[in-house]
Amino acid sequence: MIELDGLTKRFGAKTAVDHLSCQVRPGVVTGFLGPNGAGKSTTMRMILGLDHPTGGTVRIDGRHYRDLEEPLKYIGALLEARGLHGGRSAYHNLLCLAQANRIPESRVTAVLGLVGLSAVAKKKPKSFSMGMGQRLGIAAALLGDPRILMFDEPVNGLDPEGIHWIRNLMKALAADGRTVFVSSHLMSEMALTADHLIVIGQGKLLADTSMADFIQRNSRSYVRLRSPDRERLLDALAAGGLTPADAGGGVLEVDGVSTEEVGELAGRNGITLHELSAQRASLEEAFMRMTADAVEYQAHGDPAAPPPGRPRWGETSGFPAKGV
Ligand SMILES: Nc1ncnc2c1ncn2[C@@H]1O[C@H](COP(=O)(O)OP(=O)(O)OP(=O)(O)O)[C@@H](O)[C@H]1O
Repeated sequence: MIELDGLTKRFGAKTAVDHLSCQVRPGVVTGFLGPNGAGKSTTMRMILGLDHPTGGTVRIDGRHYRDLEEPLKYIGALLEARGLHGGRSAYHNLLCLAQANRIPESRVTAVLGLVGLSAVAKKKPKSFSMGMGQRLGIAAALLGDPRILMFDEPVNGLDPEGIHWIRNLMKALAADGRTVFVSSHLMSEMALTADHLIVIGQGKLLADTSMADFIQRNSRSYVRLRSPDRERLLDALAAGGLTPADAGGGVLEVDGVSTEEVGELAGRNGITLHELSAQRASLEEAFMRMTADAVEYQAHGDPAAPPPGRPRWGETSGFPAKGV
C-alpha cells in the first residue's frame, strides 16, 4: 500500500502538490488522473524519494522510501523521464540494476521474457523503438518482483498493440494482489484499465472513488428530442412533470426518463417527433467538468469546447466504459 498524508511540494511560488492525502491499495489498478501540470509526476517522484516533500509524508508499506534497503524489491516504477544507459545492452542495463539491488541474475532473463524482449536482449536501448523502450522500462520496474508498481503515463506514444499489452499487464499485476498505481491525463484510457480513481487538479485531491461509482455518478443519461410541434411538446412534457433543457437548434433534452416514456407521451398527445434518442454524457466530459477550474494551460475560444459546468450536449458517448 502507498499512503500519502498531507503531501505537499512547492517549487518557489508554485505549489505543485497541495496537502494530498490518500491511500493506494493492493489488488486493484488505481488510476491517478489529472490534467497536464496537475502534479501527478511530482507526486510519483516524491513517492520514490526523487523529490523531497515540502510537507507531509509518503509511506510505502508503512515505511519511507529511504528506509527501504533494496527498494526495487518493494516498489518498481516506470517514470517518464527515467532513462536507461543507451550504450549498454538491454540485458546489461537490467543486470546492473539487479546487482545493485541484490536481485538474482535469473530475474533479468525472466523479466525480459515477460515483456517480450528476449530476442533483443543483446541490443542497446538506443536502437529501440518507443514501445520497446517502454517495455524495457517495465522490465526494470518488475525486476525485483515488487508488490507495488507505479507507471507514469505508460501508454504515451505507444501503438494500439502496445497499449493493449500494458493494460492487460497492469490488470494481471493487480489480480495477483499487487498495488498498481498508474497516472494518465486521459479519462478514456483510465476507464478501460482502472478499478479505482484518484483525481487531482492543481495539486489538490478532487476525487478518490471507485471507477464504478464515478461512472454511476457521472455518466448522465438523457433523452434527446426534436419535434415540429415544439410548443405542444413542451406543454405535454410539463404536464407529465418533465422539465426539458433547450440544447439549441430545436433540440430538447430531458433527464430522468426513458425514450419509451417520452415516445408514449408524445403519441398520446398526437405529437410528431423527428428525433427521439437515448444519450449518455461521456466520462471524459465528466472528468473535464471536474477538473475545469484546475487546468493550468487552457485553450480559449475553442468553439468545440464544452462550456464550463455543462457537458457537450447532444453527443452520444462512444465510450467503451465498463458496466455502463
Ligand atoms: N522541477 C520543477 N521546478 C519548477 N516547477 C516544476 C518542477 N517540476 C514540476 N513543476 C511544476 O509543477 C506542476 C506540476 O507538474 P507535474 O509534472 O507534476 O504535473 P503532471 O500532472 O505530471 O503533468 P503532465 O501530465 O503534464 O506530466 C507544474 O506546474 C510544473 O510546471
